Amino acid sequence: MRTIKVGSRQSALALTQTGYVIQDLRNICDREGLAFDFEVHKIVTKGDLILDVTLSKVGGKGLFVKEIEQAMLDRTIDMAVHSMKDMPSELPEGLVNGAVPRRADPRDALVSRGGLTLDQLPEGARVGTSSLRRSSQLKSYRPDLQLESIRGNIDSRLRKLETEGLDAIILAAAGLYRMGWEDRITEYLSEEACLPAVGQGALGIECREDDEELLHLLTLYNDPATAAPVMAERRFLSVLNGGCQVPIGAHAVWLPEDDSLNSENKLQLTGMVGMPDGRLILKETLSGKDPVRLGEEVAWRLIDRGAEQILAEVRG
Ligand SMILES: NCc1[nH]cc(CCC(=O)O)c1CC(=O)O
Repeated sequence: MRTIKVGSRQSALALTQTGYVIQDLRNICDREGLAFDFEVHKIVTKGDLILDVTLSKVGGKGLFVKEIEQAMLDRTIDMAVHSMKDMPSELPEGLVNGAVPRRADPRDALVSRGGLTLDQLPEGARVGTSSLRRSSQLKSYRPDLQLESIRGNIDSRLRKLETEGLDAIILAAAGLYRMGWEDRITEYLSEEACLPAVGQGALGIECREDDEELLHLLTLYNDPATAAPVMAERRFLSVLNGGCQVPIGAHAVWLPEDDSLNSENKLQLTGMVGMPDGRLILKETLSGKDPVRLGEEVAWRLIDRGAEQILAEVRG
């Protein structure tokens, strides 16, 4: 019996997600007669130590995964569960994404005081988020809103709704669901109001590329119906070079099959790039069968319309 060492950040969300994945993997092992056990190893990352600075100022998302990836390469741990949206587009040499399990709700959610919806918030209401993607789109939708930066894990952000006197905060619905806090959601934001982050709601399971036993198990856990749309979104992001925190969103879905003879399932991808103050939001939707090409085509359309100038300004 092999014990798989699963690295996890210490945040409540990371530990909860890791726990769900281990439970799913145990079920697969029972069903398939595979002899694996699992144990969790907690790892403190740089991102966890500097929760008071805006992410874009300290070097972006990679901060949460670097130490975990090093531990995998060092064989201190064997695998790690990431939120797809925190996973950098390029994995280090020697590591692979072994599975993308079935996606949870990809939408952003409004958590407001008094149960008001986005449209019902009073003139000039203070809304907390530190994601440029969310603030850019909300500013565009409701220019009167005052977007305020809040960082921290979802538990501390929910507390800040009370302690900082905010009217509302925006969080990923998936995180609230996984924590069992979905009753805090006042409204699911439509894609028109707020297109989600690339990969939002999906998880990725990273392991060493030479760990064949584990990769075999992870193949059984992979959900191709999730992996393809997430691939399209991530290809879109990497063409736009969206590694660091920039106002970029994307969401891909499967279109219902049509009745034509040579019908194959098609994906539909919407991508957006916005100015941080919301004055300009570029959005494109295309459909296609190949997720990689689809991601590239939506990105190129936005580049034709000036996406790179917007992003250069944000990064500059
Ligand atoms: N950036 C942090 C983060 N990474 C993943 C989730 C939620 C779960 C998910 O999107 O899969 C969150 C919290 C949030 O944005 O509200």
